[in-house]
Amino acid sequence: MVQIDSTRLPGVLVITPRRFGDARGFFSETWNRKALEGAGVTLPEFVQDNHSFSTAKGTLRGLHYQSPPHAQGKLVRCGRGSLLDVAVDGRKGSPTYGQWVAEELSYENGRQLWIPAGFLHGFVTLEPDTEIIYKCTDHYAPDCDGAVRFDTVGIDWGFDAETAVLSEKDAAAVSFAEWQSPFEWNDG
Ligand SMILES: Cc1cn([C@H]2C[C@H](O)[C@@H](COP(=O)(O)OP(=O)(O)O[C@H]3O[C@H](C)C(=O)[C@H](O)[C@H]3O)O2)c(=O)[nH]c1=O
Repeated sequence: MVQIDSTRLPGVLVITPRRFGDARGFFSETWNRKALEGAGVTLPEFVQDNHSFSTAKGTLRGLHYQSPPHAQGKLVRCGRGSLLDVAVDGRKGSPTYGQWVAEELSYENGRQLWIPAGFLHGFVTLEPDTEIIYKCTDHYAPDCDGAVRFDTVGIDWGFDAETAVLSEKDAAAVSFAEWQSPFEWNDG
């Protein structure tokens, strides 16, 4: 019922729920804890769902995080259109600190990306009118909200960063080199 693929970043997973197609279209269980645990994956409890819509291709939101005690793990999927979803290891002491992984999530491919707490998250839309829907393991905590400039990690976003549609917050974010990570790596 669900396919799990690892990525080059330990802990970050691609999760692809099964789609049941018929003459009407398709049905898919987009979140099923029991099915995931049957596939050997146990995720933390989710407490908040988010949904954002971006009108322009090349809209880039990120790289974002919430500091402890409200760090968020996120299970991300694309409800309409397509996007390149990116996770960056932000945990001090991690063997993969500063390393990143990017996965194309789309309405068509139905893929989801699991991004644990301690990782920065961002995405760029690959077509107009793209919707992202994601489950979070902690509630919104504006005082813990943080951002790192998207073009300071060495991520291949697949487009000219100068043309990105950004919020003022994201345009003014600190570089990864200057960032003071609030996350510690603890194995396990
Ligand atoms: C994140 C969030 C925002 N808001 C309010 C605060 C602002 O008035 C408005 C837009 O917020 P922001 O510009 O931070 O939205 P994004 O740029 O899409 O940020 C998100 O995008 C990246 C990719 C993420 O992973 C995070 O969930 C989040 O940082 O929504 C809320 O009320 N609750 C929330 O959980």
